Amino acid sequence: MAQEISIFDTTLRDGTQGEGISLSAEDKLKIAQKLDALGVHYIEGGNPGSNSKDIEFFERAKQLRLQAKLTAFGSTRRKHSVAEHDTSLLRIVESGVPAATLVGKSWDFHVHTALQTTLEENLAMIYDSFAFLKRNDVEAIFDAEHFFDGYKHNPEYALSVLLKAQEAGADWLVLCDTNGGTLPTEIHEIVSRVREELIVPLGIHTHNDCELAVANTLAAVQAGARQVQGTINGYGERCGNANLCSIIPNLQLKMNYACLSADQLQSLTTTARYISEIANAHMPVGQPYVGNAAFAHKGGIHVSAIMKDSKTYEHVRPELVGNKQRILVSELAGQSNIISKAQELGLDINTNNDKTKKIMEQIKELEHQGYQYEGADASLELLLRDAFGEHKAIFTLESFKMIMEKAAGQMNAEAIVKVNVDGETVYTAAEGNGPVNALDNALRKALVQFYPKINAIHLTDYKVRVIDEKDATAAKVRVLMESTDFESSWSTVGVSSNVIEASWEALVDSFRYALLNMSKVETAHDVPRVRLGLVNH
Ligand SMILES: CC(=O)SCCNC(=O)CCNC(=O)[C@H](O)C(C)(C)COP(=O)(O)OP(=O)(O)OC[C@H]1O[C@@H](n2cnc3c(N)ncnc32)[C@H](O)[C@@H]1OP(=O)(O)O
Ligand SMILES: CC(=O)C(=O)O
Repeated sequence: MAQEISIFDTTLRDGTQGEGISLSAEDKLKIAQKLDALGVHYIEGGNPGSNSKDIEFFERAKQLRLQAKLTAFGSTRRKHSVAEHDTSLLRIVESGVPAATLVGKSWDFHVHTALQTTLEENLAMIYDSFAFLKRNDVEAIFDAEHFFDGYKHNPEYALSVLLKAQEAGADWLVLCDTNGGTLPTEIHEIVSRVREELIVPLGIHTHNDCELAVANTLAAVQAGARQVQGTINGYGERCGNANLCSIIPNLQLKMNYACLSADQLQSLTTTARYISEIANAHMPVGQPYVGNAAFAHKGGIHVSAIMKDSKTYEHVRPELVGNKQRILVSELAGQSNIISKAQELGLDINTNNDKTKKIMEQIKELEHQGYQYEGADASLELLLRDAFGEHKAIFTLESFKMIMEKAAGQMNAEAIVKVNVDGETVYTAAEGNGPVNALDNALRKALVQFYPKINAIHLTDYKVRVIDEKDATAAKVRVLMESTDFESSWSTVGVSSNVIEASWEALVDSFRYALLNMSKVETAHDVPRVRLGLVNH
């Protein structure tokens, strides 16, 4: 029977102490529900003694009926006061939560310097505060701040702090590596020693200042800690907290501890991505387990082996954490990358045939010119479909013209586009707040009469990258565009020494890709040979 580990999520409290992370009460409610579905055991919702947003969150969270224990955070009572009158403690009890975490000092240096009080008064603050929580029937978790630094400088005092919380009735004693400077070997040794002296179960809370938060958490669990505190995607103060998205699969898949059910573990990737969206914090593609590139294979040698057995380059099956394998096609590709991608698209391909080699050479040549297909899946698909004769000539460009004007202090752009749709020439013109927007509007206007659904498509990201900086303003640029129709999103690429032409290429690929799955609507039977789109001014 696997040993159970209690997962304590503090994304909504310590996570929001990370730079750039700010969540409304509404955001917090959404995230709490997602964490609950993931199956974490505790959700630390915030600090009701700190701000009214967190008070509102705890009030509204009462309607959520969470399976997880909702936990409020605060600190031990202020020095020389009484717990019954301490605002932070009163707010916690008023919030109606079943569990609370109190941070308290365990490093003598902090007692003297930050609290500016005596070691005895700090022990009294801890005792009074935990006794108060227990009198109010609240499960009480002690976050022993700076425990490892404290233990290294004054082990007797650091231990006496834990014993005091235990004496007052604390249910968990959580050892914190608050400054994130401790090494895994030290964590293991200190947790092992301290565990011998206590009855109450231990937890671990680490920060990532030495990029060791995950390793330190695992070391603490191996030494006997039974609660793990951390955040989704590692958000948190300074360099962040321990990342639960790495800790949970490491504990469960590699160390045989029980954290979540197998089904819940499969929702880890969507949970991580959902929370990054709400927090408006970009997720690194290479984030272990849940990142977009965590199981992406690019090198030809890797892909060739992966196709024989994915264990050759994957440490676990991506499906176990809800992620998936991806094959990237780039200048580093061998035939295996192309074959695998073509098979994924349902294209008929045979190993080692001349066509595969030709496509590979074509891609390498295009990448040499500055195109980049690993970040432009839709352009790559069009390229492969064209090469396999699955070309769908939906429209062709005859010409486009751009007019840029600065008048009355304002920049205006107008695009005139001439395209051919199934033998019909269509002219349109449209304005935009910039040249790309004007081109987008004009092309869309030319196509919408044949493909009305095209209006649902919009651009979500647009990036320009200079390819050969040494040529300064004459340099080639690569434009990467991301588009969506609300159900899916796709990326396209264009390259030119003219930024408008590069944008046009990426824009055309985006529309061509969207139109692959749209059927053409026949308009009036007396369609003229040349249509004039409406011109907006
Ligand atoms: C390791 C951690 O992550 S702990 C959590 C840190 N998170 C936060 O601080 C976010 C929420 N904090 C807040 O909203 C505010 O800091 C509050 C409401 C808690 C306090 O605000 P203020 O009363 O204005 O105090 P301020 O933030 O300036 O200073 C902190 C005070 O708490 C005291 N304090 C710090 N830790 C503790 C503790 N464990 N127990 C009791 N008092 C403490 C400090 O000594 C200081 O008191 P002082 O003003 O008498 O010197
Ligand atoms: C409690 C806490 O967040 C810390 O010590 O880092």
